[in-house]
Amino acid sequence: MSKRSNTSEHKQARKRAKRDENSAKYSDDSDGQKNEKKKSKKAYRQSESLKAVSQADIDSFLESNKIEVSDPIEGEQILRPIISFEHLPDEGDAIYKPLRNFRAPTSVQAATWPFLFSGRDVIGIAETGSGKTLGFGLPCLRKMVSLKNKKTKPSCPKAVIITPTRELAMQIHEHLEKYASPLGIKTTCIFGGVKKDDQWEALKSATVVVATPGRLKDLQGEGSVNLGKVKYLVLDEADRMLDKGFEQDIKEIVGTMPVSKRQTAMFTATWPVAVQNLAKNFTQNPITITVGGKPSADPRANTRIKQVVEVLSPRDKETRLLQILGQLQRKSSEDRVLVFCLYKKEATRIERFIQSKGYQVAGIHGDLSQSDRFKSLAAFKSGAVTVLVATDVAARGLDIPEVKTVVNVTFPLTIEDYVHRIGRTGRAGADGHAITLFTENDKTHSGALINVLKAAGQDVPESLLKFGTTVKKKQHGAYGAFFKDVDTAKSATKITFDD
Ligand SMILES: Nc1ncnc2c1ncn2[C@@H]1O[C@H](COP(=O)(O)OP(=O)(O)OP(=O)(O)O)[C@@H](O)[C@H]1O
Repeated sequence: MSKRSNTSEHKQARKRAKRDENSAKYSDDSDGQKNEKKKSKKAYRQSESLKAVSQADIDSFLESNKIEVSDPIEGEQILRPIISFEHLPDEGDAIYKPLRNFRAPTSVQAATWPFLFSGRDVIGIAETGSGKTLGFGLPCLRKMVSLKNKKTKPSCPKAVIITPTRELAMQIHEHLEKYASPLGIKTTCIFGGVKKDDQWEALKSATVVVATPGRLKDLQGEGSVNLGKVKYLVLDEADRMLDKGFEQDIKEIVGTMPVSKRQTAMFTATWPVAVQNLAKNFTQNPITITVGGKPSADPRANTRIKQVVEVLSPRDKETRLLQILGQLQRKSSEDRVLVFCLYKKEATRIERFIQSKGYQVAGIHGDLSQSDRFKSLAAFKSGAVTVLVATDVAARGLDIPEVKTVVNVTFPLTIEDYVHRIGRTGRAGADGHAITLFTENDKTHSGALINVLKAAGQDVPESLLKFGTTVKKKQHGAYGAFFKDVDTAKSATKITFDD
């Protein structure tokens, strides 16, 4: 438990807890002001309409969405999920306007918003494509609104969202800007691989910064940004951010942010045991909210994705890939197909191969310039090309609703990456389809893959079972080999990440 659990605030919380011992766990008269953390001026008050919801309806929502809330502070009341947009605090607020495009909050939004609104640190774990961006994004902007009378000093942002890849940083920025700009809140996006000039300029007036770690650390080191005023920190794709390749950068970046006044949110679809303890170093008494059941050693795939695993010989992969693309193209020429490779050189080779067969194809991997990476993504999103060949740089977070099928040409290094890769389809309640070409070279992953398939109610082919069901212990730092500059046959040593 963190330091703050020994404070008088915590003692008071425990007293309150004793007093409330006999009251319902999911109280209908609790509000965020009772919570231990009173950081936001615009504290969370549960709306009257939410109070009016029957306990049976609340229980049924939590149960049917398999929402689990765990609070390290004993006895704290669990805030009711915001099941409908009508339950939002200060419902008429301009900040909520863009939500009108949606019918209701997703389950992760419903469960995490009350705690984030009330200033608590939150770890949110929910399947891919379940709306986690707004899960952390809306409370971020609401907090920025509450701090609006405190002017943002030049180059001193009040909120920072850190994310592993440049494309994802850009996507989150574009998403949040729709909500932020009508409110006059300036957001900017910071990532490596491009010149700094525009970033220096934008930082001067930005209240919210979405960034990849390397460039943020770089700008911080040269004094172009001061993180001493940050009140809201997000580690998106939190397990990746705490993994070895990024952990040191994150430590250095977060080390300069104030602890006592900072609220921290970590969101992800996969939460391996190896990083769970590390999260404690960056949070204070975080509430852990999982949607879809308690986090286990095995990551959970989105159950709306039909997962097909084909076991074949390595030399048959390309022929099979062509067959798959042909079948998909005949079905619908509009649907997008995302093809994953493990290594940059492999991605280049597969892209050229597909192109030589007459397909409109683009690529995303670390050997391409940033402007080429953005061009490929834009062409894929617009439909100018319908096939995108990528390394795991595109595995996390990217939200392209037209992606109907993911094909894994080579299995990723971790089972978490597999879950994220296939999660590029089946987003926001849609169905998806993932085909994995599995060869003898991937046999160390068979046990973990079988568990993921079983947990999602998918067929497990006999040919996969024959490789065995043992699950290898995960090593901290297993991610990231997709940036390695090697061919698939050799093992490499140097791992570098997006900056
Ligand atoms: N309340 C909602 N109702 C319907 N759709 C929503 C809602 N909130 C967000 N979405 C949409 O759902 C899609 C997926 O959201 P988002 O990218 O935030 O998912 P995610 O959980 O972060 O996924 P990943 O784990 O892959 O990063 C987006 O297109 C987003 O606009």
